[in-house]
Amino acid sequence: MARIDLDLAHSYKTDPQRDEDYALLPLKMSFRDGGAYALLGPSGCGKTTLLNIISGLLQPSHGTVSFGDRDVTRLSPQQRNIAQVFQFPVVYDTMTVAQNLAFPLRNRGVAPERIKQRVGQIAEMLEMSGQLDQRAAGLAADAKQKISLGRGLVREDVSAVLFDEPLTVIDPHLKWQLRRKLKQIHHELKLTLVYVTHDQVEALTFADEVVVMTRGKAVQVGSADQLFERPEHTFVGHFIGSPGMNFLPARYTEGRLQIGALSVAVPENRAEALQQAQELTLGVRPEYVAPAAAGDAHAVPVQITQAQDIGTHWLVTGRVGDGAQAATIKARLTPERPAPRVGDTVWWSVVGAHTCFYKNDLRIA
Ligand SMILES: Nc1ncnc2c1ncn2[C@@H]1O[C@H](COP(=O)(O)OP(=O)(O)OP(=O)(O)O)[C@@H](O)[C@H]1O
Repeated sequence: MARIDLDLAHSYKTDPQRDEDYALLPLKMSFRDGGAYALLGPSGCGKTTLLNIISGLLQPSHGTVSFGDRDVTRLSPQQRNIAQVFQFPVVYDTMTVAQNLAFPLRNRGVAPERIKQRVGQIAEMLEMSGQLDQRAAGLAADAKQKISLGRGLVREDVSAVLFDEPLTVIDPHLKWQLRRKLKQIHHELKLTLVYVTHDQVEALTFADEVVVMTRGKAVQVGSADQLFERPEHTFVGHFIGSPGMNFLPARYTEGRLQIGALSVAVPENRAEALQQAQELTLGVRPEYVAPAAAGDAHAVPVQITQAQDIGTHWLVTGRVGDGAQAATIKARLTPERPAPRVGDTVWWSVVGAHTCFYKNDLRIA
């Protein structure tokens, strides 16, 4: 295994001119030896391109890929010693489950005793011990995909195991189990894992660190907690969370924020960073919008436009400000008496310890 360092850009065009010509804009990133990473972002943001560049299926048009202190940019997946698991099962139907799992080891000339031991270990982790002697041909799609996962994980000597949306064919209940299982397997096997997904729940349950991507850019690499609490880019605030972060255009003047015609106070410890910015965007997660007393210095009046009871809490949508300056804001509120009513005007605090401030999409405070 090795630390993976990327310093590259990629365009599928022969003569890229503009940013839009790049599937990956210049990026510099490292994957720790033994870490579990997810590449997360919407369709077309460049996740698969990045994964294929790490594996060696694709060579970057610019820059380098290094494993430890070795430049592997021009090496194939075999030469890089990479294991891969794809969206759809890759298994030999005529072989048994055990033979399928053993295949990558037998190919490398591993001793039969060790193969038996390792296949047994992987099968147990994937809860397939009872199916070892069954032929793969008779198995359902999700059992076959479990074999693919097992084949990806069976070798101990790989530089990394790469997964490209591996749970697509798995039914929702088993998907939930397998996500947890993969995390547990990672702790036991200590392999470097890189996992592509567009599903934030999948990424956040599986990975120690998530690389959030949009339009060919990795905008933040962080733990679930960092991405939730301190999104470094407005895209992260918007993409992570359900619903995502609220954003309100604001202007900073003399210790106060003007949000449309409204004015709220800013704590002194945040003011210094905002002074330079003037025009900025306030970001606050629906979880941190809190009911406040009318006239509270950190709150704004909100007219409620929708209130959904979702069991453990209310998801309430409201409007801040009027006319062209009106903005939508959402809050997750714990069950209250009386219940929020559409049309009512309430005061919600939007400035607190969890509030973030952005200039040109980047966090400044
Ligand atoms: N072989 C190719 N030739 C030309 N353009 C490509 C090729 N593969 C991908 N692209 C383009 O590169 C960009 C990134 O694609 P990529 O498949 O890496 O994104 P992704 O995030 O993995 O998306 P998805 O989740 O839909 O697979 C997209 O604009 C896509 O159209």
